[in-house]
Amino acid sequence: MAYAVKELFHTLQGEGAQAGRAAVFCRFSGCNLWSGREEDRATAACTFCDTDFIGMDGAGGGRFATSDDLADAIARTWEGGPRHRYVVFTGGEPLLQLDPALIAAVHARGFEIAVETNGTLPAPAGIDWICVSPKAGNPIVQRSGHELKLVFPQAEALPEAFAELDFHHHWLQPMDGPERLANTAEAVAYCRRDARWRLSLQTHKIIGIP
Ligand SMILES: C[S@@+](CC[C@H](N)C(=O)[O-])C[C@H]1O[C@@H](n2cnc3c(N)ncnc32)[C@H](O)[C@@H]1O
Ligand SMILES: Nc1nc2[nH]cc(C(=O)O)c2c(=O)[nH]1
Ligand code: SF4
Ligand SMILES: [Mg+2]
Repeated sequence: MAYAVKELFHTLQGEGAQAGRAAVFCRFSGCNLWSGREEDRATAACTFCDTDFIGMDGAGGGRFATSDDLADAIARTWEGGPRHRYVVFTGGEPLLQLDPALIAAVHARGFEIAVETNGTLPAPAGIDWICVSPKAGNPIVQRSGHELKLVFPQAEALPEAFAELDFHHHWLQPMDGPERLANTAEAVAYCRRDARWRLSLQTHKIIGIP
């Protein structure tokens, strides 16, 4: 199968339990919850997205004809030396495209594999780190994993609904946008009164890296 990739870049994971870790980000094009066009945002199934995932025109982006082609490009993008290789598949919604062939090809090049998903599609076997970030009104199909990262607040997605799902870590990540400061204060207050939840900051935005 061919893969449509918006961009490939080497940075530090900014969010969640792996924050600070060097990683190649493979951002796939397209999402099942929003077209990515601003004129559709208000009526989309996910309305607060902070990401441009349309097309294949970003750095390192393009259409890759085979899993080996994309895995080779990911390996060329890695700048972190021979060990602890790490790739984060994101998007857009990566589970529209991440398949067993690509998982095998990237593993064969020595990478641990992480995924950032909205949880509406089942994850294929073999992913080493699954982060599910639920979106209000969209049923969660992928109900287990390593971390659950809830963008907060979402009126129709209260933390109580997710706190007991089968994840090792539960994060509240303040919604970025015009209300970011107020959302951060609210997330802090929530984590103070319910210790099942921890605060996830988007540290890459704070320090100005991709
Ligand atoms: C752009 S999404 C792509 C992966 C996948 N579609 C998803 O939603 O999880 C990557 C991460 O950014 C989070 N995110 C998106 N918009 C955000 C915002 N405005 N503020 C904080 N986090 C946001 C998502 O919830 C997700 O955890
Ligand atoms: N540094 C950095 N960390 C991230 N963690 C999740 C991201 C995403 O957009 O999926 C992201 C991102 O875009 N950049
Ligand atoms: S599901 Fe993820 S990629 Fe899709 S619109 Fe929402 S935050 Fe953006
Ligand atoms: Mg991002």
